[in-house]
Amino acid sequence: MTMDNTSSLSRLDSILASATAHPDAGTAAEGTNPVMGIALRLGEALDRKEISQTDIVSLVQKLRDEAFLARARKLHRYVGGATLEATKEKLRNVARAIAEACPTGSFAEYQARISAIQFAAVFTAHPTFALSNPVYAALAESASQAIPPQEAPFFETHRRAAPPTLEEEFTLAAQAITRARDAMDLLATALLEEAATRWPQEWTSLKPCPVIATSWVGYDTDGRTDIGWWDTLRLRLRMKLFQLMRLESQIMHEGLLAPELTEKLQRAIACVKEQISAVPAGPSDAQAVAHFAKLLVSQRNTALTHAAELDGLLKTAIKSAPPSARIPLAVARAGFLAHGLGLAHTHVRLNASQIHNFVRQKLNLLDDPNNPAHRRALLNQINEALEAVTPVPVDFGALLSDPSSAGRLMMTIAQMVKFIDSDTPVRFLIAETETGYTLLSALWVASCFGVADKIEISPLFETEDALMNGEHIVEEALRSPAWRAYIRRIGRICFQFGYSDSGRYVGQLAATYLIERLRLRIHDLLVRWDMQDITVVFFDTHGESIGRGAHPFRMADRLDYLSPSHVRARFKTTGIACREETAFQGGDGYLLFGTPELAGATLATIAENLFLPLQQEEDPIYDQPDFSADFFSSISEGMKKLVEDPGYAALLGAFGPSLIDRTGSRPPARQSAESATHKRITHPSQLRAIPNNAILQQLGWCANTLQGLGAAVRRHPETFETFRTSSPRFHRALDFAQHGLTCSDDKVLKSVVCLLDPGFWLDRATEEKTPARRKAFLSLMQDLEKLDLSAELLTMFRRIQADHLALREAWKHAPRTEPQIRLLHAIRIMLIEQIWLLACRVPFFMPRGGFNHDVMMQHILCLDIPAVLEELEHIFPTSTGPTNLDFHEPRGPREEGIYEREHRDIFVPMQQMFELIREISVAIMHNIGAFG
Ligand SMILES: C=C(OP(=O)(O)O)C(=O)O
Repeated sequence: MTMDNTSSLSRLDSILASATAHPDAGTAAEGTNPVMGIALRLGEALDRKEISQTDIVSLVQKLRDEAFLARARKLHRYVGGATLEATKEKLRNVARAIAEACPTGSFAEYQARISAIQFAAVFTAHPTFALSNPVYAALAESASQAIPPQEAPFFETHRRAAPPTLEEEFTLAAQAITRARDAMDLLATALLEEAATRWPQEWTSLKPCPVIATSWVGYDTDGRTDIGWWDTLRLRLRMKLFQLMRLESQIMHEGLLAPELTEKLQRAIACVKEQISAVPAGPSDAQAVAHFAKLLVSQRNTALTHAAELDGLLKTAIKSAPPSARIPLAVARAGFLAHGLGLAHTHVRLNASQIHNFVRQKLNLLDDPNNPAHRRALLNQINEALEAVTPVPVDFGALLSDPSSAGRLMMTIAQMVKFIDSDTPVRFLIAETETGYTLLSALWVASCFGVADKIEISPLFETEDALMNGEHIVEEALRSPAWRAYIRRIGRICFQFGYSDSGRYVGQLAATYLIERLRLRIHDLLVRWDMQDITVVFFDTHGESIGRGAHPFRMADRLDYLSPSHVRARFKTTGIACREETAFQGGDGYLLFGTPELAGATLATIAENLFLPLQQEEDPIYDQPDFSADFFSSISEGMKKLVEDPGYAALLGAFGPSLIDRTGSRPPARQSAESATHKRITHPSQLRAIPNNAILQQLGWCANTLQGLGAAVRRHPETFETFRTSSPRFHRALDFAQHGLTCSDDKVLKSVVCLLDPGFWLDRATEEKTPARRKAFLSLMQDLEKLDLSAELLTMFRRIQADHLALREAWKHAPRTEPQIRLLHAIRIMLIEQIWLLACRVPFFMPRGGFNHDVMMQHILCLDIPAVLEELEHIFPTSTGPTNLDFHEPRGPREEGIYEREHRDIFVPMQQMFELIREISVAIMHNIGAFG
């Protein structure tokens, strides 16, 4: 009997209420686990039809929408409120403070302070595009209101219909970058207005550019093989087009008559449009490539390759403009010159192994660079090669014929430099750098293709080895005269730190410590090598969330966290200039630039961080380096042991990957021969950091933020408590754990482990009165035995639980999971149970291809539901073909509605429950504030 709507809702309420009132009550199968308790009671009520699937859907939507609203409020607070007036006021204060801090109040000092790039906002397409575009837009809109709304806009689902393509990611990035550029213009306006009142004669010569935008969308090819050089060039040309069009519209907006400037711009725009439409679709059509080459070469001058070519005309335009248009034009000029011929600067990336492969081939260097025993010989050889290298010409024919990723990427840069923008340096990031040999090899490749002085080679330190030994890597490179000469010529030395990868191997808190230590060691190295006149660029790639390195509570804290005042002070003492770069990653990161209000507020926070005097320079944590070293190495030890624990890979690889949608065009595993052959992961390194962390969040345990903390705290309970309250640096790091604990729940993790434990199903079978259900429980038990994860999972759980207990013992008021997060997990556990029970009702079928009952159950236990349903659709078809045709005989009975019952009672509900499982994932993401 189906109950009416009111009584089913009150039944639902009473289950939820009893779960809260008696959190520890339960049957033997439930144990004392309230999460499992709610899940089982909900499941029973659903079975008895006391509640309906529609009730569950409504409950999930309600919880999801509440989480959406909370996320909008958090975003609003994160940037410190979001009104344009407040932003402008903050920026005016920043400009005034800069002018007042110039010791003799001279124009030259002011100019010097605002003319160097000090910060870059780097827009990356990390796959965190978890929400549909309208939901992201609604979130940003809600967060931008002076008072965020009380009611969430209704969307049937918050999920995307499909993962974004590279093209869509590029569009979203370009929109976010445009808003970032508008916000940078607000900063430039404030700086120029301040200067105009103080130095009315001189201000027009200023080109303020303390903050710039950079992008790697379309240019990051680390671990992915789907981006061709033609894609990179097409997207880079589009960035050029946006930049030219931006300048054109800024000039038009001021109603300026500058015919020569406008004409030059319009001719360049027309050329670039033509070039974009001629970009080949791939390498196979050599004629198309040759045609594209012809356009690039013949239109090189008209399409412009130096932004500075327009500077003379821009200056004249500013001078002859009416007073009200002069500042807006000066702002447009500053933004244009700072960014060169692109809406944003360009970062490309590839993996260290790709550089090694290229050099091994070309120079016949056969030793393994990762083997320290071969290192010295290899370093000598590459240094000799660097002395002898002479550039070869690059044309599209060479690009077409090169089979190596490194060769193609370097030649693509050579073409960018020749035909798109000859002045703006291109950052060349090398993932997983673990030796100085990699840097010298990259320099050799760049020299070979004639672009050494146009690129900024940067190691990415992200592996444990690199974090521990980073300074040796840098020193190996600095010992090379060719490397030192290169650094001096370009005037910069660049580093990238990957917070997400570092954090998942050594723990997020320990990674922070190791990265800070490495920054200080790099400083000391530069002093030792007498390179204080070189600008250091530190680029932090970090996700938006707790487990990937962006501070969870405030933008201002995020900047202090990434660039600690202690390190800044050290650089200031020796006069080494330091530029910070920070990633805004994928859908989640673009939210901070999701509306003009949010972009303005984000930018104002960056400007305040750069220019307002540091509030607090003293921090007691630095007086006890032994404590820090020991505390963070305990965390790192704990996390490393967990990473090597087979139960951890089992946890990540069981049904975790099925809980999340694919959230970007980048594959969830680094593309390589090895990743192609493994079905279920056997080590976390087979996943990339974002899915790794997203799965942990969905399983209710942010291990990469929490593991090892208990052991560390147990070793230093008193010092921990002292620094927790007295050290801003330590406190900021603990904020990650604080947030991690509000969305981690050992009872949820235990429920997941239980679900995968055959013993749990045996217990349930023992208690069960109904024969059909008992049979289903027993059959699930047998299928789980075959999956064979349970013993390892239980060991891993004990490791996590023991560490967690130690943490709770020492940190009495450590936060606990929010009840609504726990409830979402409980509903999902119930849905998983229901799906598994439905699977037990699939009738016998003959194997089809390799798909038989056993295979089906293994897939279902891993929640690979879409693939299973696709197979079952073939095995149990619903229609049998064109039955209304005339077959020239008396009509026989038609098997209509064949397998309808299976579809109605098993497959359709299974599909709906699976969709709901993923909707819950979005609701959990809203609660956490990010994906991954
Ligand atoms: C650099 C990183 O990201 P990824 O390598 O996943 O792009 C990181 O943050 O670790």
